[in-house]
Amino acid sequence: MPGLSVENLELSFGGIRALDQLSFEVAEGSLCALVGPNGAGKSSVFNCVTGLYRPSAGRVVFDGQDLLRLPAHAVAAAGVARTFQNLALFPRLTVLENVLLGGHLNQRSGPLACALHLPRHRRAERALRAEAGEVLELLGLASLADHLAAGLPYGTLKRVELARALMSRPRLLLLDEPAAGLPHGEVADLGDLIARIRTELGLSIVLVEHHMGMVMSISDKVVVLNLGRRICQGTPDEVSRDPDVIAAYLGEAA
Ligand SMILES: Nc1ncnc2c1ncn2[C@@H]1O[C@H](COP(=O)(O)OP(=O)(O)OP(=O)(O)O)[C@@H](O)[C@H]1O
Repeated sequence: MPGLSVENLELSFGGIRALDQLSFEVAEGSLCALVGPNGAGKSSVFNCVTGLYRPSAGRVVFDGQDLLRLPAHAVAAAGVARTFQNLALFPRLTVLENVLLGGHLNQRSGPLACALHLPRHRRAERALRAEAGEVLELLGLASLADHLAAGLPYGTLKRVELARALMSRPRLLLLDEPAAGLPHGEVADLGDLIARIRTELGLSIVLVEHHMGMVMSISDKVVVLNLGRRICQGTPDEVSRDPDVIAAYLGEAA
């Protein structure tokens, strides 16, 4: 059974067909890359999966559940987390505080327990902080826990955002151009980190990324989109040998 099954998605904006009968599957515990030129529909897929966009047709099945039937907040509770193309961190909060925001403290102990600082809430807060400590450790950020996000190098902030996404204990992680804006020398390290997280946490990952070197080195499967349609899919090896893909989309990295 696939971890994620995107089935015949249709999405239009006025006359623009952002997604056109789009289908693909992501095996549980695997890393699938979505690639294609600007405007191909990659972010639209993420926005449909997370409930920000409502496609006019199709299904997005995760763990046997159609995510399109859930409100956006319930998608996160179903085990799906994402990062955004542009950093969405709070610069005046510390690394730890930013990461804690990805947890669900209030959900675990209830708003009343939170407001009254009941023991149940304090226990939940301790557990959450312990969890944040583990995530920071995993991402090599433990020594920066009390550092303000403001002023940290861009590559570090990308890892903080990843850490925050992991705090919701997702089983499916959607990464939207995690390497965008990174200095060239840091791209391979980020790729290694993503691959390690996938293995250590047993996550399914969908990666949208223009850095084809990273895509080809860490993906189990690559789905190539153009104009909202799937034009090719396969292992990195298969996709990189597809003449149309080489000519049109992979260019310099092939
Ligand atoms: N909110 C929106 N309103 C209008 N058109 C949109 C909206 N979101 C996406 N589109 C259009 O849908 C198409 C697919 O866009 P999308 O952002 O999904 O592509 P993409 O592959 O993620 O591109 P990029 O690599 O540039 O991020 C484009 O033609 C885009 O202009």
